[in-house]
Amino acid sequence: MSELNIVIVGAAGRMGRTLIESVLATPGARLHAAVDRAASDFIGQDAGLFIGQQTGVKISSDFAAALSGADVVIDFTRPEATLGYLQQCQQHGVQMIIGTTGFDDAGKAAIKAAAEKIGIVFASNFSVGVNLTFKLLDMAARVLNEGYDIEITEAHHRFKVDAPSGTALRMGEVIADALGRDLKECAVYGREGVTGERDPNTIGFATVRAGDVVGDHTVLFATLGERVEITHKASSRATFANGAVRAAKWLSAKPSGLFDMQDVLGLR
Ligand SMILES: NC(=O)C1=CN([C@@H]2O[C@H](COP(=O)(O)OP(=O)(O)OC[C@H]3O[C@@H](n4cnc5c(N)ncnc54)[C@H](OP(=O)(O)O)[C@@H]3O)[C@@H](O)[C@H]2O)C=CC1
Ligand SMILES: O=C(O)C1=N[C@H](C(=O)O)C[C@H](O)C1
Repeated sequence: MSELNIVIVGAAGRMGRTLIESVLATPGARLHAAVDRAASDFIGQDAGLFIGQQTGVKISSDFAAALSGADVVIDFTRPEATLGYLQQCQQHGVQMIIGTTGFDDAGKAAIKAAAEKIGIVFASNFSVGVNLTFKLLDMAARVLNEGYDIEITEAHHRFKVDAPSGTALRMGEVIADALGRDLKECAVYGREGVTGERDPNTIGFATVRAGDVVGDHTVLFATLGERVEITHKASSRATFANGAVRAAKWLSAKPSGLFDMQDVLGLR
């Protein structure tokens, strides 16, 4: 069977480096190209630089060239970058794995539209544990559906640029869906000053940014007399990267369509 030709964009980023390592370690996967923006200090360097390996693939800013002969692009960058790459992938019929977070509604709509032509797995979190946690949250929300205050707390490294995390927002959506609520109407993002008593219908979010925290999420369901906490802690970015490469292999069998990690893991 032929190998899956994978392009990593944002190749010199935290996730880009980890994805390159994961592709190199995955049987059936081949690092076809590594792309970053033209201004990157790493253009022209071997893509294995960060892990002390020679891959023979140089980091380039020529995305169009990278698409030639490619099967799938794995993108963990920024929304504006992803939407540019998306357009070109659509034109060239190359599939995408999108891990970037922080999209607005228009960005999400563009991804959905592109998936009519190409296969896309778009997920706020590619770890198996977080995707199991989504299922646990659905179950918890359905059982603790009255009288429980729901608060979502997330912590990430000091370099993260979007808040709350995509994962925290997805957790909020899963819970809101289970309760028949609309997250846009019931989310409260941080509190300050004289806020008054808690509105029982809200879902609260709190964000911590500190040091090198890879990614912690806790959902608290609290009532008078007890509380339930569901927590996931990532200790290595490899958990996201390995999930994304797994998704790329899974997607190769699909002609087009929009999927997430629940589909890849058979958790629907
Ligand atoms: N879904 C999931 O499982 C996970 C998602 N993420 C998400 O992935 C994204 C990347 O995270 P992380 O690797 O930590 O971020 P980094 O900042 O370390 O890496 C981002 C990469 O994208 C490049 N980039 C940024 N802006 C542009 C642009 N406009 N055009 C082209 N390239 C650009 C950066 O280049 P430069 O350095 O030159 O700016 C860098 O190489 C975030 O949205 C994060 O939330 C992260 C982990 C897991
Ligand atoms: O930026 C990160 O690092 C992460 N981002 C994702 C998110 O916003 O949910 C996933 C993970 O928690 C790491």
